Amino acid sequence: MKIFSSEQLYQADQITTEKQQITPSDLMERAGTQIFNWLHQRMQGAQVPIHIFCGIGNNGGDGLVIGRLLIENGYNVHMYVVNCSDKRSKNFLINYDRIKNVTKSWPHLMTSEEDFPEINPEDIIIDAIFGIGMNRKLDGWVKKLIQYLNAEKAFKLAVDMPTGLYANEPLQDPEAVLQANHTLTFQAPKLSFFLPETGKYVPFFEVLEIGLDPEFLHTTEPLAELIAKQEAQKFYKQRQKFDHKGTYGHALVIAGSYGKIGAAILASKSAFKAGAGLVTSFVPKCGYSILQTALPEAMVLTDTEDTFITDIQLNFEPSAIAVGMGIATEKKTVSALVKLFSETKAPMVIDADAINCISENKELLKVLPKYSILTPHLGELERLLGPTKNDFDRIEKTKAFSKKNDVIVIIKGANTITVFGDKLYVNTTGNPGMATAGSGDVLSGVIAGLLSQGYDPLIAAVFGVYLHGSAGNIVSQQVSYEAVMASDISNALGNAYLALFEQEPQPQEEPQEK
Ligand SMILES: NC(=O)C1=CN([C@@H]2O[C@H](COP(=O)(O)OP(=O)(O)OC[C@H]3O[C@@H](n4cnc5c(N)ncnc54)[C@H](OP(=O)(O)O)[C@@H]3O)[C@@H](O)[C@H]2O)[C@@H](O)CC1
Ligand SMILES: [K+]
Repeated sequence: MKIFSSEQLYQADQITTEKQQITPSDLMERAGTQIFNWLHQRMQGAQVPIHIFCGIGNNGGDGLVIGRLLIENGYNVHMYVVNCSDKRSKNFLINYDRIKNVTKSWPHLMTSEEDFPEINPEDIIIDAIFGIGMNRKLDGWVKKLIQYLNAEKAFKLAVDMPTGLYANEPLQDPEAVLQANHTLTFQAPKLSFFLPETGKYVPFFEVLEIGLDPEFLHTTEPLAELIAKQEAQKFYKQRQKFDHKGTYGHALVIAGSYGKIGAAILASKSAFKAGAGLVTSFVPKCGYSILQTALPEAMVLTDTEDTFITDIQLNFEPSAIAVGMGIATEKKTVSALVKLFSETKAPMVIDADAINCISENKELLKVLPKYSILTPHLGELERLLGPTKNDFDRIEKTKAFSKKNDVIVIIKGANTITVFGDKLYVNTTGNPGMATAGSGDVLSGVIAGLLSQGYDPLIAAVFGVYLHGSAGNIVSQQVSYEAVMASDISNALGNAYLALFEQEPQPQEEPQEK
C-alpha cells in the first residue's frame, strides 16, 4: 500500500473531481458516508451519545456530513463547531447549511473554554477538528479543548488523522494531540502513523477508500510504501524441482568475539532458515567448537587470533555476506573490514559492530561496497549520521547517506523502515517482544540467506525485514511478548514463510503491528 504526502492527497483530490466530474463536496460526501457506514455497522442504531467536534476546514466538513447522516438514521448526535477562526472552507459551509435539512438543533458554536460540553465515559467523541490541513501549532482554548477531550474516558474516533498531528512533518506540540483510540483515514495511511514520536498517537487505524483517481494512485511515486503480506507475497521466489543446494548459494557469516559467539550462531542459523544452500561461519578461534557443536549444518573457518577477528581469509567465493554481529571494534578488526570491503564482490549485510567501526573510522565509507545493506538500530544510526532532531530529520539524513554512499539502510524500530535513496519501505510486521538480545543478528542472517539465493539487495532487505517481523509475531502469539527470544524468532522463520500464503480471517480491528 502506498503512503502519500498531504500534498499528493490534495493533488489526488483535485484530479479526481476533474476526471470524475464531481464537486469537492461530492467527494466529501463519499468520505463522510464511509465513516458513517463504519459506525452504523458497529452501532446498529444504539442510542449512545455521539459528540462530533468539527473544525472550520474540510476535516470539519467531513464531521458535518457524518453528523447529518447519523441524525438522518436516528442516532443521538451532539455537534460542535470548533470556531477557531471565521475563515470557513467552502465545503464546510455547504455542509453546515445542509444540517438544517435534518434537525432544528444547530451545531453548538464553541469560542472559548466555557463552551466545553459535559461528556460521559460511555459516550463517543468524533474528532473532525483538523486533518491534513493543519498548518501551525494549536494554542489557546483549542489546545485546551484537546486536553479536555483527552482527559475524558469516552471512546475517541479520529477522522482522517488525530488533530494535532501532521501527515508528514514532525510533531510540534506533544501536549496538543488528540489521543484517539481509533483513526479512520482516507485512501492512504499517513507517514506519521508509523514513526515512534507520532505513531504513538495512532494505536489503531483503518484505511477507508474514497474512490480517488486510480490512475493517479497507481502511477504516482509515493512518499513511502507500506509492506504488508500482500506486498511481501510478490517478493517470494518459488523454488523449482531441479534446483540443488548450489542454486541457493553459499552465505558467509563473519561474526563473534570472545563472549559473543552466540551472535555468529544466531545469524548463521537464520541464514539457513531463510533458505541459504550452504553457510560458512567465520569466527575467532575461540568460536570453533562452539559453532560446530551448536550448528552442525554450518562449516566453520577461524581467524588466527583467539578472541576477535583480525584477518578474514577465505577458501571459497561466498554468494552473500553478513558481517559485524558481536565482532567488537578492535583496530585489527577495522583493518580486516577495510580489506573485506575493498576486495569482496558478494552482496553484503553490514550490522552492529561493523557499523560502529564505520562510524569510528570514516575511511571505511570510501570502500563501502555499493548496494550493501546496513542494519543499524537507533543508537548505531546516530553514531553513523550524527545526532538527529526528530524522526523526520532522521529519515532525511538517512536518505542523504544512502544516496551519497549508494547503500541501503534499514532503520530498525517498531515500524522498521528500509531506505534506499528517496525510496522508503515501511514494515508492518513485528512487535515489542522482538526488542530482545540477538534479534538483530537473526535479521542479518535472514537477509544474507535471501541474498545468497539471488534476491536483489533491496528486495532481500525489505522482504527479510518482513519475514523477521512475521516470525516474531508468530512466536509472540505462542509464548507472549515477554518470553520471545532471538532463537525462537529464528526457529519460527519456517512458519513465517508458510504464513505468507495462508488465508486469514478478516479481523474487525487490526493493531498496527500485525
Ligand atoms: N484530500 C482528500 O483526499 C480529501 C480530504 N478530505 C478531508 O479534508 C481534510 C483536509 O481539509 P483542509 O485542507 O480544509 O484542512 P483541515 O485539516 O480541515 O484544516 C484546515 C483549516 O484549518 C485552519 N488551520 C490550520 N491549522 C490551524 C491551527 N493550528 N489553528 C487554527 N486554524 C488552523 C486553516 O485555516 P488558515 O490556515 O487559512 O487559517 C484551514 O481553514 C482531510 O483531512 C480530510 O478530512 C475529504 O473531505 C475528501 C477527500
Ligand atoms: K481529525
